[in-house]
Amino acid sequence: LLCSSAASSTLTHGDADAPAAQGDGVVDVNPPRGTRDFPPEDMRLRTWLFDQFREVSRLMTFEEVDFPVLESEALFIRKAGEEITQQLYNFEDKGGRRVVLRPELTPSLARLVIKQGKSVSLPLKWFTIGQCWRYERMTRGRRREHYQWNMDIFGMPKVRAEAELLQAIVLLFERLGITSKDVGIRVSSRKVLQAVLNMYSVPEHLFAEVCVIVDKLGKLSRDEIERELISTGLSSEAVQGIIEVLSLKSLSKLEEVLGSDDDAVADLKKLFSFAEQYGYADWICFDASVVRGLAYYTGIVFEAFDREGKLRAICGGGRYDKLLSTFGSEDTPACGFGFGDAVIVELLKEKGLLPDMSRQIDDIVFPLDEALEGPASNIASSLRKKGRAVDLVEDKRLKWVFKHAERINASRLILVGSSEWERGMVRVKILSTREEFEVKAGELE
Ligand SMILES: Nc1ccc(Br)nc1
Repeated sequence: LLCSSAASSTLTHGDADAPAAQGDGVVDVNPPRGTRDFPPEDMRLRTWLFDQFREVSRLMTFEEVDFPVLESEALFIRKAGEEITQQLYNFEDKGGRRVVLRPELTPSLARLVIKQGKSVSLPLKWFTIGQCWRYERMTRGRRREHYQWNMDIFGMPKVRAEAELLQAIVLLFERLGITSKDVGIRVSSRKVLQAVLNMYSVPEHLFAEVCVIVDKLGKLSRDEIERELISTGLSSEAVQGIIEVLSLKSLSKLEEVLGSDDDAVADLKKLFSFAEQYGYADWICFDASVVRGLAYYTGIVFEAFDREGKLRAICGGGRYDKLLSTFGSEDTPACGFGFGDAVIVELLKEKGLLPDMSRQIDDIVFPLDEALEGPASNIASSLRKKGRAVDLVEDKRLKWVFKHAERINASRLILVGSSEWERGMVRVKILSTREEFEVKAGELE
């Protein structure tokens, strides 16, 4: 096939199709601000991490789904003042449609569940790994994209769903070599805040907005939080009541305040009892201040944190039983989490747990002279068909080939030389033991 498009021409200064060159005529080779390239070594690390995400999803029998990075803006219009909706990477497309680069994955998951309608049997357990975007003024120099692993369960109303999701998170951490001494998972329920707001007869429509403000506890000063809460119309008694209850760190204290028959207390006691049975009780702790920053959570919420307190939340999630009705559909109980690709890598670096990401291949096939390029092709091809990863090298000096073999951690070097080839043989060098021997070309495997 001939390369026909102008895009196949090399980018040179003055080329009509070349993007506007900068000053000295060279296109900016950096990716757009706030975004990352993944050259091979970085891509091997990312692939390794995503493989761990996928393996845990398999163990939990979640099915993989995917959807476009581009979504209708309507899916993310929420009025609770979340940072995520104030930083939408939104624009109007050439058809005049309001679209976004999705900032999170849960609304897309919900959209797909609604679209699948009665054709899916509940409960359903889906996972996805996808790039998410935000448009933040670069003043803070933060990234504008990251990849998130999301696990969501639809149609499981009881805290079994939360217990399953927490096991998935702990399985992932353990696979990476992280222990409960390195990381904890704070668990609470938005029903705690709901109970407090009810005590002060705070109208239902303020719930999401109050949650978003309270989520900033620990990031903003207490005065700032109080000011923002008062600005929603809450009385100062309600504000003090909220801050008092949300500072509770013990479930028994919470039970004293809310009573044993309170929904939040019952849910949390059940979840902590499950945790003992699953074997991850030492990973989780009750912390009433956890509310998470997304407006749509309605029940249990949780977030993983590094116990040294150096990093931002590693992952987080919770129950969102009323999201589907905000899209005009019938509500289905739902629960899920998002696990980003950035903080976890920072944690692995901190703990010296980054895996060895160097290349590894099986064979290098090298014809010792040009006349043997054909046989070398045949040998490489048959080895590849037998499942060997083969690098076919030519036009190089032997000294370079040995260096290359070391650089890419080849297991074997297969030299195709004329004297051996005349006898139907090739020379094999096992690079780990330096062992060297001849093999019949047809018997190589
Ligand atoms: N929601 C969101 C999207 C992209 C990044 Br980076 N962080 C958060």
